[in-house]
Amino acid sequence: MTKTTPQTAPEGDLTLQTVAFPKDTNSGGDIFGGWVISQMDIAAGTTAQQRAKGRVATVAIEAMRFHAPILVGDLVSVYTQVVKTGRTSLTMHVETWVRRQRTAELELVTEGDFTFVAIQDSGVKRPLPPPN
Ligand SMILES: CC(=O)SCCNC(=O)CCNC(=O)[C@H](O)C(C)(C)COP(=O)(O)OP(=O)(O)OC[C@H]1O[C@@H](n2cnc3c(N)ncnc32)[C@H](O)[C@@H]1OP(=O)(O)O
Repeated sequence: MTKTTPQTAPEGDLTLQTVAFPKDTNSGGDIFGGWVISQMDIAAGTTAQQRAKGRVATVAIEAMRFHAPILVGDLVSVYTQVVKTGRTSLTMHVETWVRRQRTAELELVTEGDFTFVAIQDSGVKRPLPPPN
């Protein structure tokens, strides 16, 4: 989902909140990109499991954008929104916003599209159940 105007407020449901700690930094002292993607995958996976009423597996991450760095101490909030459902898969737009520790400013820092497949206990794909 490419946007043409700057976004001023989060889109989707608040799914996960955490604080960035020094242990999450890379050797340069910035929050590690893999940590952020992990938080997004956890949040999106939670929403996907609810919609799929059971186990899911991440099959693709697309349109991943890193707009601004996350700083130690920032309050990190991940928002998820189902944008597409198929026979066995669902795609979610995921946004990460931070509340800056020093200024309390709210800022969009990352976004991406995460696709999950509903799977059986054996790991084989299964059809998505009807929505509630
Ligand atoms: C490698 C890792 O450890 S990553 C960590 C977590 N993820 C995993 O372990 C998942 C590893 N992958 C798998 O186990 C398998 O690929 C599965 C179970 C997810 C999918 O099984 P497959 O039989 O390969 O599925 P298939 O290719 O038919 O696609 C299933 C659905 O995913 C969709 N899909 C597959 N690849 C993509 C992709 N790159 N982008 C978007 N959607 C995709 C398909 O369109 C299909 O959707 P639909 O049924 O709604 O039409």
